[in-house]
Amino acid sequence: MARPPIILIPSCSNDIRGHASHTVQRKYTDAVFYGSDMTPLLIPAMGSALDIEVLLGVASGIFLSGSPSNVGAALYGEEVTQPHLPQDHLRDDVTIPLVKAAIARGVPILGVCRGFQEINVALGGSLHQAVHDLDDYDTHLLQGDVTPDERYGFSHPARLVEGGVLHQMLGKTDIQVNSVHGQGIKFLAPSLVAEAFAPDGLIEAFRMKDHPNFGIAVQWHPEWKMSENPDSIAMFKAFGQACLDYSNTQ
Ligand SMILES: N[C@@H](CCC(=O)NCCCC(=O)O)C(=O)O
Repeated sequence: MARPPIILIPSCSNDIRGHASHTVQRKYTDAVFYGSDMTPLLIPAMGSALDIEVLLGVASGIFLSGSPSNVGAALYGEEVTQPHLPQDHLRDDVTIPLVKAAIARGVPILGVCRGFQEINVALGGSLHQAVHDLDDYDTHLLQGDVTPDERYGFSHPARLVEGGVLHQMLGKTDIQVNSVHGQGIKFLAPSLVAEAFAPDGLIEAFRMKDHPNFGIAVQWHPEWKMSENPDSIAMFKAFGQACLDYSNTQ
């Protein structure tokens, strides 16, 4: 019997007016619901207290969202160099084991921004903690007080790797992407294959080569106004189809 069409979305841990809370921005649940035609189910940010295998037992897919918080630097063997920025160990302690277990089971995964970064870390890669402080790279984050439309508007081109999964999915090698991140990939994990690059050479997308089904992540935000961007529509649709195919094999 097929699994229910459920895509798990790990929450962030946030303080809301003094109350510890689990949060996921609506743009992510909406993109999964309307773009992938699947039911989003939020996983609480309860760290290692959660049983990952129980969660995977009901999942047809995993969506890893962006977040203002940074992935814990200790997870890739570094000290935190940006201590003024938020971290979220409760989310890390869910997502890092979840990524490895989902790949082992073949559960489709789509990652965005922080989600992209945490997949790389989960699989043994590392991050630049402040891309904008490095001479070799452009700034990938609009500083200052800007509107959401300005912050999530197109920022730079991305070149998709010829013959890659994203190239085949979108039918072209050159797209425009938004950019809302201070961190970026330093060392790509051995089991990941770059799928797109920014003009400065920063990796903008990868696929998980050990994933038997769908394992894609991007540094940009395809969920932002998804229905207005044909590339984003294609990505969420392909993810939804992969989740459906997976659920029908279970
Ligand atoms: N903190 C990391 C991850 C960046 C990220 O996910 N940005 C999105 C912010 C809010 C959202 O739209 O979910 C970094 O700075 O690289």
